[in-house]
Amino acid sequence: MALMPVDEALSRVTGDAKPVTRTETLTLGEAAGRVLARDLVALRTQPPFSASAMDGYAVRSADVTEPGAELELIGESAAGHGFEGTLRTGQTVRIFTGAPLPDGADSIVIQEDTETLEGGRVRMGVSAAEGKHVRLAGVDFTKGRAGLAAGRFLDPGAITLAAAMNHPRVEVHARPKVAILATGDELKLPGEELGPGQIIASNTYGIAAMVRAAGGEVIDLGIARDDMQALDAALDSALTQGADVLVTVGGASVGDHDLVQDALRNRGMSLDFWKIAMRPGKPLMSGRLGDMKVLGLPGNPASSLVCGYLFLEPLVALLAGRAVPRRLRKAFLGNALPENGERQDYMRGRLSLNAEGQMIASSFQLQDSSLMSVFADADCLIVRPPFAPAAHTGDETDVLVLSA
Ligand SMILES: Nc1nc2c(c(=O)[nH]1)N[C@H]1C(S)=C(S)[C@@H](COP(=O)(O)OP(=O)(O)OC[C@H]3O[C@@H](n4cnc5c(N)ncnc54)[C@H](O)[C@@H]3O)O[C@H]1N2
Ligand code: MOO
Repeated sequence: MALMPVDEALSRVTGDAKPVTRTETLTLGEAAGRVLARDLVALRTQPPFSASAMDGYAVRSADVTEPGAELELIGESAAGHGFEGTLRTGQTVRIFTGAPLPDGADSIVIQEDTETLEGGRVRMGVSAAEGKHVRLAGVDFTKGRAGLAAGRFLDPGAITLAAAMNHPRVEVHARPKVAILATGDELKLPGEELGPGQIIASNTYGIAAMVRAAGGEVIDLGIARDDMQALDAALDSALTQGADVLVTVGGASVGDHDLVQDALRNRGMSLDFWKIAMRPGKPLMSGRLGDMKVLGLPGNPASSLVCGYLFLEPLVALLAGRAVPRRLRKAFLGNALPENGERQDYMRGRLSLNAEGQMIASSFQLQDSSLMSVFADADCLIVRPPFAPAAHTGDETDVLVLSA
């Protein structure tokens, strides 16, 4: 039977993913990188008064219709200390950036275009147009209007606006909880003593980093041995901690010790798919256990990380209410590649720019899915569609950019 194409697998994993409905109220300092759960209405108007955009002199434009007008200086308006009176014909007020425009004034002449004269008079070296260098009250935002909409990602610009609208705290979507479980008798934690045949459970750390960067909260379930009891206890833990997603790593293939799927089925998981037309990552599994989405990643480090970028990152981003990171770009091959088989291939590679500023993607010689050093050196994945013919240096290709 033909394996499921990557695109179909992706739409099955992410198709019904919606931001988690749990919310929390955070200070602005804590809320950066989160997603607004409700519209945020301005609690004030900005600027609250018409203000000067420059350092100079506030004038009535009708007094300064051509260069050379001489006006009487009657006071000063600074930010935080406005001029109390009203500007009358023939008068001017010294004014600074951000200061309230005095009543009667309708224009600013910047100080570089003026000359102070004897006897408290100022000569305007230019004419003054109505509204010039004036920021009208409410030009930025007005009280009672939604300045930021629900669903907005709180980047530095949005945080700044939320603060300016006078919100010390905001209600945001809770981070989706992603439980991560490494499986395998051979695995130990980093820093532990290794016995014969043992290796370090490494890729779960990369997966956890990916989850956090995509907006998720990690529940670290550690390592489960290859036995049903250990796996069952880990599943219990994921369920009782209210995980939105369970990610298992390893034990996904067809070996006698690949028990993860059996353990999940025993608990009532409905399997959506298992095995897809992808290299690395063929034994990817997707299912659902109650409200918890289950993603079974292969154990090989490159396989789990590639599957993570393709399926887990978009899933977590959508559950967090964020936009899915756009990693797909066009590049030109820096080396020839052989024809491809039935699985869509994601080859580890490096990007560079040629003399014309075009992006060049060159694949590493070694592509085995166990190689963490190669993955760490890679900053892109070169996408080879199923049955792609042999490609030449300079051919255009799709790449997924891994580095920002
Ligand atoms: N007869 C077949 N054998 C295999 C097939 C197949 O179709 N038929 N598929 C191969 C492919 S493709 C992959 S990918 C692997 C995936 O296997 P599993 O998901 O069952 O992974 P494991 O056997 O548990 O581990 C594979 C490899 O990765 C190491 N590992 C496991 N967990 C971790 C971890 N957390 N950190 C670092 N390394 C880990 C493990 O020790 C193994 O070396 O199956 C092929 N076999
Ligand atoms: O798909 Mo496996 O992930 O080729 O190594």
